Amino acid sequence: MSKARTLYDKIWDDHLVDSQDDGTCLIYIDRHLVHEVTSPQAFEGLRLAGRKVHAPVKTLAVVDHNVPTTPDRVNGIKNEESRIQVAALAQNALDFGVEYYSEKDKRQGIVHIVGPEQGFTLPGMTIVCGDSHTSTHGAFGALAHGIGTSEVEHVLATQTLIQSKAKNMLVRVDGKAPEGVTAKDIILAIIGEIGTAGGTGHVIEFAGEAIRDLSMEGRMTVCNMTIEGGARAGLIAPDEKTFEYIKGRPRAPQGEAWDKAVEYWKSLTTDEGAEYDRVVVLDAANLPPIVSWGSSPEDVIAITGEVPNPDDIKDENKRSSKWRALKYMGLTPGTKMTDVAVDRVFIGSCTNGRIEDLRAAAAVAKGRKVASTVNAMIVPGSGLVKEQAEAEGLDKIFLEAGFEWREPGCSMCLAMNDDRLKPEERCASTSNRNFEGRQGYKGRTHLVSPAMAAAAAIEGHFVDIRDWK
Ligand SMILES: CC(C)[C@H](C(=O)O)[C@@H](O)C(=O)O
Ligand code: SF4
Repeated sequence: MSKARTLYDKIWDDHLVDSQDDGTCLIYIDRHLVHEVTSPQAFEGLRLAGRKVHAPVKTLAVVDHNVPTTPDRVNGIKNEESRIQVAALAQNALDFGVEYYSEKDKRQGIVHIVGPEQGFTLPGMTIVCGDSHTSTHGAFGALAHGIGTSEVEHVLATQTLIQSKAKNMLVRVDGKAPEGVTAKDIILAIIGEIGTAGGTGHVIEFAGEAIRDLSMEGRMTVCNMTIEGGARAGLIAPDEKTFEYIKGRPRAPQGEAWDKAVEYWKSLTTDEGAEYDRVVVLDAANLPPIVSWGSSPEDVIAITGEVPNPDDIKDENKRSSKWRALKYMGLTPGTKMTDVAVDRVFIGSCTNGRIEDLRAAAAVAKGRKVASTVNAMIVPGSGLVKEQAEAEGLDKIFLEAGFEWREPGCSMCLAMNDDRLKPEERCASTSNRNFEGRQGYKGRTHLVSPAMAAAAAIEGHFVDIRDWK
């Protein structure tokens, strides 16, 4: 009998083109997503070498990081740097015959929201993008990870990638998550547990009842932040929910091809008895809603908790780095998280900019008003998410409550466009990174779920969503 294999082993084996004695391997890449930030030099490299894109139909380009999120963007992008970068992608896509969604196309949005939405992301595939949050696509049981610009050029030219095999790690979240505890809280808790280097050298497979219970949107939230736990990629075995999500999407297989695909996808599970190099188990029933307090995604605490005291940390380097984080964040040990006031609220990003996230935020915002001290914005992850939300009347709920309702893009997830924090502004954000300067120079980011962010907007400070009436 052949050796029991993990889901990762299976996808790896199915894509292995060549392997050398030193562990260097060549793998086939099924799908390549491209955005404006990490692709210009890659296309330029092809141009200089007189090469073509090897498989244009397996490549999809979309603008997201630099685009403004105000409606006037259709009249041209004012910021020069952004305008140049967006124009370069449009030109490269045209020159190399790659499908491209511009800011005027309603299919445009954050690359990791667009791929699944179009059925471009499918189970069992290898998917890459010059972007660390490519791990999002692992929610479909696809081996998906970020690559650097020189690798983008390599994949464009050859549809292959040089890789070494990672180790297998299992993160199992048993039991049922309590009311008010979302996919975002689950992944923040996992990162809090394993640390930002916890997954280094591994591909993490997420399993257990609490993961199975998640919608595809929730699973994407979990896999999206796998990279913040240091892992190369995150994976969730596909199931009926996955097939249901994919069925009928523009790029999904149809007819007989669909049946064949589903049959194959059903084989994408870890075999009984397969071994993982590392196993971490969490109990969902014990998880609270979570909020980050520092400048690393591992700096997390229960909403019922207090700002921790770094003096309690034994390791000297870690202690001083956490003191620095607190200073940056303008927080004092012992402060209750529910006493921390916010100036801004950002609901969006490839972590939490999908329809389900907006529904969760709208459920909290309905019939209420954003606090007078808070400036809050909702940025749908794609034009299609925006359209769906508007069809459901969510935009009206948000606008009536005093939230801004924007056009799709990365927006205030990172300070690469006009949406950014001012120095020392404090933000409840549904994004994935709270690094220094991430949302703007000296800006202070607290990572939370969409419902927690919406509730903070209304109360003007963090609140425990479980107490929300
Ligand atoms: C700009 C891009 C390369 C970057 C990434 O790789 O993730 C960005 O998307 C981010 O979230 O920091
Ligand atoms: S939304 Fe944020 S995390 Fe996602 S791709 Fe854009 S910048 Fe990166």
